[in-house]
Amino acid sequence: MEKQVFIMDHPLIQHKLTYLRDKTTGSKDFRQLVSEIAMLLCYEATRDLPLEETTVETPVALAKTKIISGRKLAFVPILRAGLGMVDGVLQMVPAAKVGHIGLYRDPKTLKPVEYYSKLPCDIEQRDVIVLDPMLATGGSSVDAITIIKRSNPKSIKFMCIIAAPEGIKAVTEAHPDIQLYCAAVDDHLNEHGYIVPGLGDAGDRIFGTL
Ligand SMILES: O=P(O)(O)OC[C@H]1O[C@H](OP(=O)(O)OP(=O)(O)O)[C@H](O)[C@@H]1O
Ligand SMILES: O=c1cc[nH]c(=O)[nH]1
Ligand SMILES: [Mg+2]
Repeated sequence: MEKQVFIMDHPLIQHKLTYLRDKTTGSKDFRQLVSEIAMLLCYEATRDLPLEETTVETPVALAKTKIISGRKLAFVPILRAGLGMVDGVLQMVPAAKVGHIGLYRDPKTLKPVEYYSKLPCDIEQRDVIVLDPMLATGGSSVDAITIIKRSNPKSIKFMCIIAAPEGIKAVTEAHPDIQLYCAAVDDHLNEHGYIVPGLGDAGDRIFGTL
């Protein structure tokens, strides 16, 4: 069976994650760290992009070399916190299109509430990478993936920074065809559905709305 969950424990990611978790890290540095970690996760999540042969003339000779072959990507951040990852991934793949899914988690029921959806019009020709720093109960990501699947993209991957075991179980059970990339799997969820130890509310820390 194809591997479904990829934990990216590269030293650069783990180092940046330590500062991201620190409650004394302010919004400016938090945003920068989210963006940098997203860039590094993107490097791994795009490892299977197909290449084709090409030739370029260097100052010295003709070089047989490779370029990414006609594969089109779309990034879809889950609002709001997923927006923090967009800059970083676009630095890696500047030609990608960007869709948006607006979901917030009801603090009482912990169920996601949809409020916005706008996807690239040619999404059927694209491989989609969904972005959200936090995978807690999994409700938001399961719903976001379900919404995106209705538009028939070529494939979907999900990229997060911190996942709870409960969220990984929910996504892999609801969407066994989706590959999931994350930087860390934490211990558990607390009674308010927050990841422990986690980093708190990612959206609030990115946008300074604590
Ligand atoms: O796995 P779940 O239990 O669904 O929780 C994860 C969701 O919660 C957070 O969003 P939040 O509802 O705080 O919205 P925000 O990004 O606007 O702050 C986070 O960014 C995820 O989207
Ligand atoms: O720990 C959590 C759980 C859900 N959403 C967050 O931003 N943080
Ligand atoms: Mg939030």
